[in-house]
Amino acid sequence: MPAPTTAPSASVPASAVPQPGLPTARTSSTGNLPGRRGDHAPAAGAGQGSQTDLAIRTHDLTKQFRSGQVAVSKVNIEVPRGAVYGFLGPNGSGKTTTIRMLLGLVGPSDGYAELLGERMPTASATVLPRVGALVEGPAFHPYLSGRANLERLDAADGTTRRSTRKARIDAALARLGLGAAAAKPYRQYSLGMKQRLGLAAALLRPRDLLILDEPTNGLDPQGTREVRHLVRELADAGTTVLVSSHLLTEIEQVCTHIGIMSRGNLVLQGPRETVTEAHETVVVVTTSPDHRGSAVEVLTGLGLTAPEVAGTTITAALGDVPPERVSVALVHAGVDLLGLEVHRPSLESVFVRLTGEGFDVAR
Ligand SMILES: Nc1ncnc2c1ncn2[C@@H]1O[C@H](COP(=O)(O)OP(=O)(O)OP(=O)(O)O)[C@@H](O)[C@H]1O
Repeated sequence: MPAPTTAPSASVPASAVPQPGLPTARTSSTGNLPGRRGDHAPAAGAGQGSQTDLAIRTHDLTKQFRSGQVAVSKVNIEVPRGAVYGFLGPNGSGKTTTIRMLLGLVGPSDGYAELLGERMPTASATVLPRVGALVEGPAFHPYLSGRANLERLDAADGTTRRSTRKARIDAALARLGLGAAAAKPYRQYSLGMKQRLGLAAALLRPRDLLILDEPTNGLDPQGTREVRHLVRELADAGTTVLVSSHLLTEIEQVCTHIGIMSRGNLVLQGPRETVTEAHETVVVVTTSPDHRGSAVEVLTGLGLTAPEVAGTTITAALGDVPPERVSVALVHAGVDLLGLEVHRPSLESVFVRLTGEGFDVAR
């Protein structure tokens, strides 16, 4: 079950990822939630610490379990401050294990991580209160209501004011649509309700960084939309968010940055708009069977490499050649041009190409 927790972190450089580096990060902003700043003492350590532009940075982070399985292999994550980082990958690709290492819930076999510019676990005491997290693991008392669970957690947080506790908890419950279910015992919660309570707990106090592992797990489409909305709202208020999912379509729209895991490796990372740029745009030419040979000759003559013929279609990487030049050359050579399409790489197609797996887009 999802459990609220606060997290630790670790530090250092860049990515072994074969992709363009991350852009200069926005220096932002502490993560106080709108309308809630006055309810709390300032987040411990806010505005202090390292000047790094990265809210999360790992260096060769590796986890090998006792079974011998390497679940995470030399992963170098870079999450700029202010980003919404979609941490994507199929089931079993190592997302949760990475997140658990980020939060100090499990120790790395090798490498390390920094959260908010601080090496962990050394800086846990100052960093953890600034980090909200939703990860798997036991957390809530099954026989207590959702509200009582939040009260316990809030009371355990030494930095919050008792006098504003009720208002804080009411706001968190309302924000996650749990007002009506607040009095119900946790053990009677559906998976989606448990997920919402985990999010409410993570948002009980202002955060500079939120780490959410599969926050839409168990939610219906409306709940999923609400989580997206919430992530966007938090990011607008300056909170850096790392959100994991095996469902690309669920979070793609809210992400400013993307990291894709495959079999324990971070195979792609970068800003959302440019992350697919390094992958080739292809042209798909449809012609009559008699003209396939001459069409291939024209494409090769233009410098398009290794055109692939399948039936009456020919697919080739465009490279720097403008598509108009392709169509003009084909027509000029007398090729029957029945169709010409340019396929720019979608994130999903890049994912499939890199991992050999498809996203599970159905619930
Ligand atoms: N405690 C453990 N002991 C041994 N192997 C583990 C342990 N925890 C995870 N693994 C293995 O490590 C690999 C990565 O698992 P992980 O949970 O990190 O993947 P994930 O990307 O989060 O998947 P999902 O989307 O299904 O949660 C899997 O093969 C998993 O079986």
